[in-house]
Amino acid sequence: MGEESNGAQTTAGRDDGKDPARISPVESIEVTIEGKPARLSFDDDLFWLNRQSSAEPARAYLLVPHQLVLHASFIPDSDGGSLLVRLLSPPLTSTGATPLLPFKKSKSRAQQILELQKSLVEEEEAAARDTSGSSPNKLQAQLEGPCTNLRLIKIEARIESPALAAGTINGGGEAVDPSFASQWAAKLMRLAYPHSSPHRRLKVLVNPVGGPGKALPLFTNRIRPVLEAAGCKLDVTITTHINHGLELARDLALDQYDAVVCVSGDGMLHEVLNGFAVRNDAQTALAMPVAPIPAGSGNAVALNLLGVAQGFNLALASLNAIKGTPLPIDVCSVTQPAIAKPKRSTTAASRSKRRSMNGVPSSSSTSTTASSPSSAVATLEPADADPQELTTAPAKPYSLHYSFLSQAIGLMADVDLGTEDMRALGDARFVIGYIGGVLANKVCEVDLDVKLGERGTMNKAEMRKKVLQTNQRADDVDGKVTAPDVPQGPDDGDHASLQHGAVTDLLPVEGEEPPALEIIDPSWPSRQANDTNPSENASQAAGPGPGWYRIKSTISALYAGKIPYVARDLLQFPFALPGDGCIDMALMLHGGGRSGKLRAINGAERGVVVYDRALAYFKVEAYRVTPHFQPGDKRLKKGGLVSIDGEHRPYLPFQVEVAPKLKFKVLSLYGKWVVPDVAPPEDKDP
Ligand SMILES: Nc1ncnc2c1ncn2[C@@H]1O[C@H](COP(=O)(O)OP(=O)(O)OP(=O)(O)O)[C@@H](O)[C@H]1O
Repeated sequence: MGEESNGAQTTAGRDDGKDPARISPVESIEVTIEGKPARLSFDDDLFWLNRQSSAEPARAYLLVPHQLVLHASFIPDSDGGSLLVRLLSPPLTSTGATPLLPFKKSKSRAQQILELQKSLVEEEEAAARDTSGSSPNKLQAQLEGPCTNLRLIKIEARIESPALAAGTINGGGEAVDPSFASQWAAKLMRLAYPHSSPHRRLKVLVNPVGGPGKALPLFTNRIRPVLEAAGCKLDVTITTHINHGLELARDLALDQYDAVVCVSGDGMLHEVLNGFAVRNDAQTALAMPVAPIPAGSGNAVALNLLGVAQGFNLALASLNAIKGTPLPIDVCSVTQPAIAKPKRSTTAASRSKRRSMNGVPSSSSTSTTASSPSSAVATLEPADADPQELTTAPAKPYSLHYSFLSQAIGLMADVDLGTEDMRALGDARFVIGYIGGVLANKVCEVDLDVKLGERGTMNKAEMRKKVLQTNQRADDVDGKVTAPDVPQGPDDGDHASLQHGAVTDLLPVEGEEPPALEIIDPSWPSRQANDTNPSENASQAAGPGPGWYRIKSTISALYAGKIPYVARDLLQFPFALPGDGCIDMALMLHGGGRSGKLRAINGAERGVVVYDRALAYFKVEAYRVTPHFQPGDKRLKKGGLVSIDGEHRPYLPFQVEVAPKLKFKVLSLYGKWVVPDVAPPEDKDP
């Protein structure tokens, strides 16, 4: 690699190691840091810092992909000027455990970077042993910010006038351009923000009681510094009560912000979605992207956006808020029969109360409830100041809420909502709750009607193929979000319209109930299907029609959702896609027995459970659940638990469909859910 001795240079630079014919031009600039010579350089993919005047990336002290550069600027003064670069960097470790990030462009060079960083550490350690020299960690200590893991690095370099005068940005021999340092910084900024504009105006919501209750110190010490280092303008609200997020989203001045950042768990995101969706300008409001920064208990959205290995990485989640692009996720409309407005609980002491619908736990009996979807229901009282009421459908016999994560009834709802009194045990409460549920081995007594429609399928090979294709498309455009599979419907002001009717409508079927449907995956070998469903017949294996069907299998749990990881160790919906217009459904079949349920723990984090015969996994456009028991029935855990996006809802029938006119936009660095491919086990490969 060629090199010049003057302050700035453009050289034919680094061989990328993959394509020998491709040489990236290196743009590098000579500086001093703490009075010592150094050089800052970038090429098409990477930015790096040398502590001598060499621009060799192999000798770089620090080297990161452009995506980790937050800010670059040059401030001239009478003696030259200051060049500021702020970035995030993985820590330099000698263990080889540097958490390299799955940015596409850096992937091909991942090993190279790792080796470079290792060699730098070795060099540093050798220098440390050399007692004659100055302290090797001095520069590092100066540069490090308050973030651990991915650390915030602030480079404050000086450019002295002679170097300025000597510099050329476009290669040797051209006219001296005194503003080359500004141009160098501007060019680095363009590379650092390929798909978005810098300096976002962010509305930040911090939930001080989410998860372990550490959101506020985490925000102050580890998140805010990163957002501010990137030059973002912050407007921060610490939420003070349940539904505060919903109120803020409902009243947000949309033109004053570029994104809403939730330093919280998934519950706050659910509130923001419902706050946007309740507005008259819901479609416009939902164009405002939302970025989760994980500070709750589950943080499933962050896990799916950043990948399970980096899902709780605060600096990376902050980076997503700074430069992610909006990924549209299907929104699900959930209707339930309206209930008489109960008295609100005035104590906020119990978490389950805090998170229940309208302040009343779902187990509370209401004066009247619908015993069947089509029966008359209680009068819905007019909405008062309670903003949660506003997400209902006033004057209609049903309430309407929006969901973008999951819905559950039976064992999985019991595990999620029924173990809140064990919160002190952390994640372990789910395992304890699950084992208890396995031992009890109860049937989830419901009628389940599904509509696969045009987009739904029972074919897992087809689902997997589509996920691979969709994710490949996202990788091909380097994470820039492309249009969803099912585009958003027109904004005709009626965004709350239901395509498949409400839970209180009769299903459009002949006779008393829809025709029966066996869940048969046509991509399974026939022996698997026959083992699971002895009543299988060939014609049904061809797939159901587009209408409503009733699932006759006895189930222990229904879990439906739009996101692959529902928790760090549970990849429940590996084939969920953000915008495919479908809801993924996983039915735990009672016939699988206790052993089937125990098998589900094995490999739950790898998603292979979807191939187990004790589970039925398929995609639908809409579904309806009608519990057989009344809310409060003693046979039900805590009187009956229904979970919508992890929140308590009344134990009443519910119907879910993909809302045709609404998409919830979450910021994403990768333009896809970051999920591993889940191939069938060998013996089940069709
Ligand atoms: N100051 C507050 N006091 C009481 N409740 C609050 C306050 N601020 C927000 N909330 C409520 O806390 C609920 C849960 O918050 P959040 O999602 O952040 O954490 P979590 O439930 O622990 O995490 P996850 O949903 O990922 O499991 C939200 O639904 C919100 O209504």
